[in-house]
Order: sequence, then structure tokens, then C-alpha cells
Amino acid sequence: MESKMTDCVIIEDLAIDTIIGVFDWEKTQQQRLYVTLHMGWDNSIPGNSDDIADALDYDAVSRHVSAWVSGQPRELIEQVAEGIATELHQQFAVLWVKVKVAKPGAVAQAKNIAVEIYRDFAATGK
Ligand SMILES: Nc1nc2c(c(=O)[nH]1)N=C([C@H](O)[C@@H](O)CO)CN2
Repeated sequence: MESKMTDCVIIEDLAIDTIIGVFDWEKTQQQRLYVTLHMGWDNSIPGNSDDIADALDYDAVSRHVSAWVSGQPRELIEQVAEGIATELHQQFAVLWVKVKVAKPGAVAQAKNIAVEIYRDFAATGK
């Protein structure tokens, strides 16, 4: 039971180029974001069946998230994170998700800049 509660599928630093930012200069040139996802999923089922139909397909998730993020301009990386969480819930039925969106070029003096959110869909039932 404990393993089901902590099972997840992880995608680290998925690189996505998109229009993102609040300043005028950011509205005309793409910048690179890096998205890291921890997605709650019962891996015991595909672990026993060896069937991709039982698994959370990380290739399909990566393609969907890349298309969603690059699909329209946004201002805040917070909105990118929130939108990804909603997409993963609605399109892939993940149990919970931790989403980190990094924008390394945002502050020249900083090694990295990121926001991170956690959404537990089982708890809300929505
Ligand atoms: N919390 C946030 N702060 C800021 C954001 C953001 O998305 N979330 N964005 C900017 C600018 O777009 C910045 O990245 C330009 O370098 C400033 N602060």
C-alpha cells in the first residue's frame, strides 16, 4: 500500500521554447523553459503487466506538455505551472503532480529561477 502512495513517473528538465514574460522584449522572442514533473501513478500495474497501456506514457506526456506550453504566449511561469498541472489531471488522470518550471535566463546574476507547485487531485476530487 505504501508503494502505491508514493509511486510516480518523473520527467526532468524537459526543454520547451516559448513566448514567456511580462516585459515587451519578451513578447517577440522565444525563451527556453525547463519543466520537471513528478506525477503520481500506480506503477505496480504496468510493473506486473509489462503493458504500456497500463503505464503513464512519459513520451506522450512530454509531447503533450511541450505542445501545450509552446501553443500560446504567457506572462508568468506560475501560469505555465498551473496549466500543466490541470492538463495532466484532465488528459492523463494523474493522482497528484509536482510541477517545476525553470526559466534560467530570467535573472542574469542567478544560476536558475523556478517556481514549483504541488496539486493533489485525489484530495480535492475535482
Ligand atoms: N514570480 C514571477 N516573477 C517574475 C516573472 C514570473 O514569471 N514569475 N517574470 C518576470 C519577467 O518575465 C522576467 O522573467 C524577465 O527577466 C519577472 N518576475
